[in-house]
Amino acid sequence: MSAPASTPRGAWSGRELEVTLDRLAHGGAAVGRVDGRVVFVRGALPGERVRALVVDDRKAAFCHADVVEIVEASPYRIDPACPAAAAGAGCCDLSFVSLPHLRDLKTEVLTDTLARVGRLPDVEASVRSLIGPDDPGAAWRVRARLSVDGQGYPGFHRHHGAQIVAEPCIALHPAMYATVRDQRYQPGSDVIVVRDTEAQVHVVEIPEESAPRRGHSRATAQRNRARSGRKTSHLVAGSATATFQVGRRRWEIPSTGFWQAHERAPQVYSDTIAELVAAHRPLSGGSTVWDLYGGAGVFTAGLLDAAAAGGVELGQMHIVDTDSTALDAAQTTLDDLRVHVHRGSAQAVVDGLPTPDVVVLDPPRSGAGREVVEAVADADPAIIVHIGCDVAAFARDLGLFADRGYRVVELRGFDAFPRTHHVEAIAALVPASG
Ligand SMILES: C[S@@+](CC[C@H](N)C(=O)[O-])C[C@H]1O[C@@H](n2cnc3c(N)ncnc32)[C@H](O)[C@@H]1O
Repeated sequence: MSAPASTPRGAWSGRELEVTLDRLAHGGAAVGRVDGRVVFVRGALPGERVRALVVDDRKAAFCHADVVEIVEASPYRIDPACPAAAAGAGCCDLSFVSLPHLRDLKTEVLTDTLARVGRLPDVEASVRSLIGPDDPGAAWRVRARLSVDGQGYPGFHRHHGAQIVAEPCIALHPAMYATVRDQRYQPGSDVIVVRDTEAQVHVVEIPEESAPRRGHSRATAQRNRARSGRKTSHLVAGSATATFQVGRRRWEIPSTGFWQAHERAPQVYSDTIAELVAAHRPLSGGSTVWDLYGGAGVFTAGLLDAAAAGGVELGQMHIVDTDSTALDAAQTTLDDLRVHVHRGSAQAVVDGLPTPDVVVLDPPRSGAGREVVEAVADADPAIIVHIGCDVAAFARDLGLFADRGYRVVELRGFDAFPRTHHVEAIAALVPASG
């Protein structure tokens, strides 16, 4: 198909293009060009030639398309490993790629995004498994939020669609499905399923909220709520709290509360943070630590225990989070007079904290943003450890830190969401002048 680069928006909608893909983009689509125009193709891999249907053509410079036929397949293409994704669910969007190759592609995406978004072309990064060479890329998820279809079965949403796919997702442990499938749920509700360190499965049903879900009108949402007669979340199986162990410590977390999705993530991230600090600005007696977006304080515990193991007595540790239930769990588990918890947004709280030596930040997907980055840099810590689960927001934050005089000394990427396009990354930054 041929069209000039000045093709009006929408002109390619519904058309089939034949395109060769040359790289993976942040977000999981492969990128190619047709007549000078960028095409993002979902379901394709770099090196492949495919026929693809244009599904979104609202921008002048690029359009989005879905694969309809593989003309020349990549040697790294495999049969989709995830039954739900094979049936169209948006869960494991890259389950048709061999796991080691997908990690290489994620390394390229991370490096490229650091250069383009963060203006950090010289930072080296590689994405590694959280488990090791035998990582099966299966049953890694300890926590998932499913949606309930019209027949009362839970599943994942079709990619960009309202329809729910009830096939099992490879990321969930079979015991999670066995428990969650034991019940029928109210159509339109969501179901949270958690498998904790003691292999207990907890299931909580959350009725459709006043804001209707994708594909439902406000009237449908109201009808579903009225039919169920339930307006608040309720426990379906297990208990209201889940038990998680990291190192020698245990946490009691509300079954609907935040916990890292990958079973190995809390331990690996906690160890990584302690290792990065030890390698680049070792802790000394009396050091003050900020753990921003700290949740239940897993990273504070890791630093506290690593310091104690090295015979170092830390000073004050400040955990900041908006979630009071997570902070309650932090206080119960840490039970140490040097640990202070602060409920509120990082933006609002940091100005009132004592000067830090170490700052750890683990913001949600949207990243920390300029205001928090500037407040942290102004506090002049010897080392900052920044954790991000969205490479674009993460790269933007690192770029903002660079503008304020901090340079990345080490960066590690983790395949914390195997068979998806998602990546987790942890960077250590120190003052450029030092
Ligand atoms: C990615 S989680 C990290 C939690 C914790 N570090 C862990 O690993 O368990 C992000 C955390 O940020 C909290 N949060 C979201 N927005 C926030 C804000 N503006 N200020 C402080 N905390 C916030 C959430 O409640 C959540 O606990």
